[in-house]
Amino acid sequence: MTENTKINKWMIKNGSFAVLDAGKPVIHGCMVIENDRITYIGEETPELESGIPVVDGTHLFFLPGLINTHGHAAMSLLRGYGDDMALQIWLEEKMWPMEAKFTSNDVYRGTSLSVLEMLKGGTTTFLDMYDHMDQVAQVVQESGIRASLMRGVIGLCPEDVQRHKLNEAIQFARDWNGQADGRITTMISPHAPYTCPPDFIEKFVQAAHDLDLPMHTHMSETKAEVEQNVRDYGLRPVAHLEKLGMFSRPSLVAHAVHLNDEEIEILAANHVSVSHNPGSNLKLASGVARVTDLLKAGVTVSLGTDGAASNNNLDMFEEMRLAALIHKGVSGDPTAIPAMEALKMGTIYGAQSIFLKDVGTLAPGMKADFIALNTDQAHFLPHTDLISHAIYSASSKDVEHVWVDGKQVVKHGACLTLDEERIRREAQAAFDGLLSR
Ligand SMILES: N[C@@H](CCSC[C@H]1O[C@@H](n2cnc3c(=O)[nH]cnc32)[C@H](O)[C@@H]1O)C(=O)O
Ligand SMILES: [Zn+2]
Repeated sequence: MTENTKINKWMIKNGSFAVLDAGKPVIHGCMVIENDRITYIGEETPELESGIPVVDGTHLFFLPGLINTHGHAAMSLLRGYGDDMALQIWLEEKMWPMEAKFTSNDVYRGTSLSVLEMLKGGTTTFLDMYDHMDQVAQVVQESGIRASLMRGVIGLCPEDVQRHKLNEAIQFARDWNGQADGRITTMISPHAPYTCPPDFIEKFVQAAHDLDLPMHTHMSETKAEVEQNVRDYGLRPVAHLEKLGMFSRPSLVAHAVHLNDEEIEILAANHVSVSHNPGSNLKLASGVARVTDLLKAGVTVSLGTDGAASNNNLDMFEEMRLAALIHKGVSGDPTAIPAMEALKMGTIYGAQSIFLKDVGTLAPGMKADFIALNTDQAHFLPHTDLISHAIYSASSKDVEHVWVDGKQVVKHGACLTLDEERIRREAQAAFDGLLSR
């Protein structure tokens, strides 16, 4: 075989592309892809060898794939099971009793359902904190999606069980980092300061150092949790985690709703990123995170859906729109989180949050993780500002095509890598099984 036949090279012509440059956020032109990478993007049509396949991008708006930086994919099995409740009651009375019954097969089925929804909705990378993580990794392998995976651990259990869970988390992180052609990366993840005693969190910090991996946790989601932290440990969660050494590792915290000025400074000084989950925070009435203040302080803020049981979908377009709207509403400032900033939160800031350097933008050298919206629809006209339309008018239903790592995984709205009918059927069967056990 010659070099040429080994390279899968193709081009998109006549498309609109979100390059997110401040001067010119959208260009009309061409993109060239070689295997898993973008090699050219620009207004000029490059001279290419003859016979290179060309895809017509007319009426398509190409965006970097969306990056969901916090969630529990298998929880889609509990969608609609426990709505309209406060976090602690929802967890203790609804989620944890059902999750205790989850088998590996349930996690496989729930995760498949979520990955199907995410891919079809334009999410090309997701973070998942759960257990039975080998099943989640399996779904990532099969579906072609990219993921940052971690065995989340709740430490409200006897010491031998704690040790067992920690070992599982370490083993998973070690075995799966870099798998699925590099689409899987891993992190170390105690569930939250209110579910893991301090000395237990320190063991995770040590493991993250040993494995040279980043860390992730839930933090300061509710006011009650912050008060409990002060009562039990004499510190608010940010200072508490800093003291336990967590921020000596590259870290991402989910929610970070209840922060004071000093805590924002500590997060910024330690380069801790925040996964903002507006849909979940609204639904559980946890509060509204200080996103504009965080961004102003230089903190990287990305977006997450959280699990489908507290959202109740995995639509990252909805999260971007919510982020753009809520912070205008609560600040009284209509210039807060403009469309472009919301899109960056859903893409490039997402990549930075989970420590991926080569996804999140459309540029030469980046991984070919991108999506195409069909703009030839009533709610996208006229074509005044496509970035604005992507944030204020679009939904996941507008996603026409999706590519991850250079491979097409969604074509004309249908998933090419997963058996949609089987996944829907097995998800319902899994829930019925959980109810009957
Ligand atoms: N079952 C595991 C822990 C799984 S980590 C994921 C956990 O996060 C929980 N979870 C989901 N959403 C939220 C949230 O918004 N805040 C806190 N916990 C959540 C979820 O119910 C699940 O138990 C163990 O044995 O240690
Ligand atoms: Zn969560």
